[in-house]
Amino acid sequence: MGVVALVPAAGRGERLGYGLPKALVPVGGVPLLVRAVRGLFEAGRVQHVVIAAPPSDVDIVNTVTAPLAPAGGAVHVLAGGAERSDSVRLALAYALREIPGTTIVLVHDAARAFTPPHVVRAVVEAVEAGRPAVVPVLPVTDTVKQVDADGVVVATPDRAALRIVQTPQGFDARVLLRAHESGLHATDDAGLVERLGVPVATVAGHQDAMKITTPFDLAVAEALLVGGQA
Ligand SMILES: Nc1ccn([C@@H]2O[C@H](COP(=O)(O)OP(=O)(O)OP(=O)(O)O)[C@@H](O)[C@H]2O)c(=O)n1
Ligand SMILES: C[C@](O)(CO)[C@H](O)COP(=O)(O)O
Repeated sequence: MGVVALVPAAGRGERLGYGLPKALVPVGGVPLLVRAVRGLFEAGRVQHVVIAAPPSDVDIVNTVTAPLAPAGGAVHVLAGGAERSDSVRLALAYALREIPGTTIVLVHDAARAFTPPHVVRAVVEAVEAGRPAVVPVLPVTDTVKQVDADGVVVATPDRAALRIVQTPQGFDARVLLRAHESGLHATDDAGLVERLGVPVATVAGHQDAMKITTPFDLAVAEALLVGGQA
């Protein structure tokens, strides 16, 4: 079956504040986006990757990612949109139009650059087994509070029923298309699929798939790399 990975990478990285689009920020000398795309191909289940790049950086993204594709595969780069959901929508439309046989789609943040290949495989295998939508998750280890507009606690949800959600998220391509046809925004793609009433399954995520958002996250990634754990 044709597995295509969409990589939203068009964010500015405002919270990181590095002075470069986040996808191009190096960790151990290698841009986050290069690490993320390399991890997808290393899983051995993805032939094509479609990257939504910062509009001003399409050429440089092309240059640094094109050599990563395996024989018979390719990296495709296009300009991303204003919001993450827009970038995914543009990449999905490209894949369905230009890559014949696209039946399973992964959506993977460039910012989750250290996701282990076995997590990618677990997501693909669950979709292949018939799940229309699959997300990798971790248990919540902190106690979580719900607060009102004044910051006053109104509830303490049972954390046993909560999960932290990562990427890649995997979908039957037709389901993801229907979800994105709404034109709505959500913080993740599964959130749009849930609104269709389609069940979203979970598989085990991994701590290394952390999203690099802040300078602290970047420092953690550098430290893990030096320590040989990433
Ligand atoms: N218009 C956008 C915004 C985000 N993304 C991508 O979506 C992923 C998750 O977004 P996030 O980590 O929040 O990245 P940024 O939007 O760059 O972060 P910030 O909000 O700090 O600017 C990233 O790989 C980012 O590049 C995207 O493709 N298009
Ligand atoms: C898709 C995601 O990485 C799942 O955890 C996350 O929701 C992206 O959120 P962001 O606000 O765009 O960083």
